[in-house]
Amino acid sequence: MAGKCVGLIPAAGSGSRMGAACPKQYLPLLGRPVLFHSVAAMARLPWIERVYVVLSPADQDFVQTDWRGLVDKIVPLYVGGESRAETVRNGLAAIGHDLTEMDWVLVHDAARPCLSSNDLNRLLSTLQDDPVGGLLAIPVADTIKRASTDGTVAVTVARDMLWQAQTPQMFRYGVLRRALASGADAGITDEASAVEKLGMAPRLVAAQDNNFKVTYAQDLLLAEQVLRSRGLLEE
Ligand SMILES: Nc1ccn([C@@H]2O[C@H](COP(=O)(O)OP(=O)(O)OP(=O)(O)O)[C@@H](O)[C@H]2O)c(=O)n1
Ligand SMILES: C[C@](O)(CO)[C@H](O)COP(=O)(O)O
Repeated sequence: MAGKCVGLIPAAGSGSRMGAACPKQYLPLLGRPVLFHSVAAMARLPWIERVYVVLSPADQDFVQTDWRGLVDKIVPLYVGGESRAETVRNGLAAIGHDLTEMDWVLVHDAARPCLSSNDLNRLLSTLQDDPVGGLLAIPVADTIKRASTDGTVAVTVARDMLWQAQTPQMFRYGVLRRALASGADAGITDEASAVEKLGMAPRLVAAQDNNFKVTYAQDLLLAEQVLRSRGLLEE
């Protein structure tokens, strides 16, 4: 496979929808921070050479975390921005000396701690020769409604061919830097949407295992159940 693979984890959010006293990536999950599980999901695979964790410049929790055996593979970057897109853009700029245009960057939310090795390995095997790259995603299973301002249904959205984007989102370093370079981040809520604006078509890779984003308080309980079901025990 041409080019090495690195992870880049945007971890500079405030977690406002979680409503916790600290950013949600540092909330405990089976005795470790949520961020630990998201980083470990990538760092434990031998084909991922390094995992860059993009933090808020004011982050003081990363250094307090016991990274165990992961510490040799992870690199903190205190260049997080006001938006997820800005955080990723800043992170990409900070690692340019390490990468070539053709190296693969897998951007993975700090808030997705349940990413499985199975899904990560399938993402790589599906995309490693792809001319564009792509992302883990799941086909929409529920009926989708668009709301009116008064809280009633405006319209039911046809769900055929609709997918929910997840992460990792895997693109060549050069493509991703160009896609985010403009800073015109309106409507850019994931890396794939920026790449699509270049006129490219990222490939959808169906996730087989639970890989939801921890956004609200109840999501933490579900994440704990998912990880326990995979044999992960409280540390
Ligand atoms: N300025 C930002 C905003 C978000 N993120 C990261 O992007 C991922 C997905 O974003 P989201 O779930 O929205 O996290 P928050 O922005 O922290 O949550 P909220 O929107 O509830 O404040 C998270 O890992 C978050 O840390 C980031 O690195 N920089
Ligand atoms: C990148 C993402 O997780 C794909 O679904 C999602 O767009 C992140 O959105 P958020 O509002 O930054 O959580």
